[in-house]
Amino acid sequence: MTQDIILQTESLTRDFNGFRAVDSVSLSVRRGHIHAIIGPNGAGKTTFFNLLTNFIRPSAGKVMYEGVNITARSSADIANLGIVRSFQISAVFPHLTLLQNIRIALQKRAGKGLNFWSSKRILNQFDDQAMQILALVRLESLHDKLAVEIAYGQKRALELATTIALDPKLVLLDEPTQGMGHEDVEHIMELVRQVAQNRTVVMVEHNMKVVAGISDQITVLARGKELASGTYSDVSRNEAVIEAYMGRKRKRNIGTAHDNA
Ligand SMILES: Nc1ncnc2c1ncn2[C@@H]1O[C@H](COP(=O)(O)OP(=O)(O)OP(=O)(O)O)[C@@H](O)[C@H]1O
Repeated sequence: MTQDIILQTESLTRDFNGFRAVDSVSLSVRRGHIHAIIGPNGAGKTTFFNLLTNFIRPSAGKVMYEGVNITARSSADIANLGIVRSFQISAVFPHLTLLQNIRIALQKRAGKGLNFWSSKRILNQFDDQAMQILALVRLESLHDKLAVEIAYGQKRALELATTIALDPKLVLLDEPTQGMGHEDVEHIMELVRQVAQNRTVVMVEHNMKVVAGISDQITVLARGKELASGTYSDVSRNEAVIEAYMGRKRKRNIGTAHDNA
């Protein structure tokens, strides 16, 4: 493995009762890249993502992170190695304030664990830094609101802020713009770019505008297999990719600015 590759899968495979949902996928993610996993419905994207963090076990194949085989590691172990998965396993506590949420993530990163009973003095040490992170995601003015009280798009921004506070090396994002209106999509794109500064992001995303706008590298899955990898301009012109998306051969892009693939 070269130094440049932070995450690699080797012939990663997952069967469900004889049905091969992920079929021998060998993928390399370069350090510092935003790497998108796309593909038509049922292509195996979510299953592949779940295999990366051992959320589900592979039937065959390996996941290598920083040259270390993490295939059978526990989720806690994987998190300790610097991989954070946003959204699906949410790090947000709904009945704590935004500030408290970020403070807990900072506390966790500082190695103090999730101790709700820490003294006020200790917790306050993290306040300035937490406010800076909230400002970064434009939630500063809502710092004393409970997470449960804020709007959906704001919650997603809070989740990304929590991820920034944990300062992982590799961030896995599961459909960061899912269910969002146009304005929130723009904001989340900007935030994903921010999250990706000095770190690597792997994301599953359906919105082609987002994929085209922020990905350095794209892997297209179809029927569990890797169909193509490359830049947006590479994969959007790939005949096999067009066929997988359109269901037949047509000279057309895989998506336009407003399409959800
Ligand atoms: N737990 C499971 N048991 C049986 N089959 C499953 C299971 N999970 C996924 N599958 C099947 O594996 C295939 C891939 O599913 P997966 O959810 O990974 O695709 P996807 O690309 O994420 O799809 P979508 O874009 O619709 O979310 C599908 O045919 C699905 O029905």
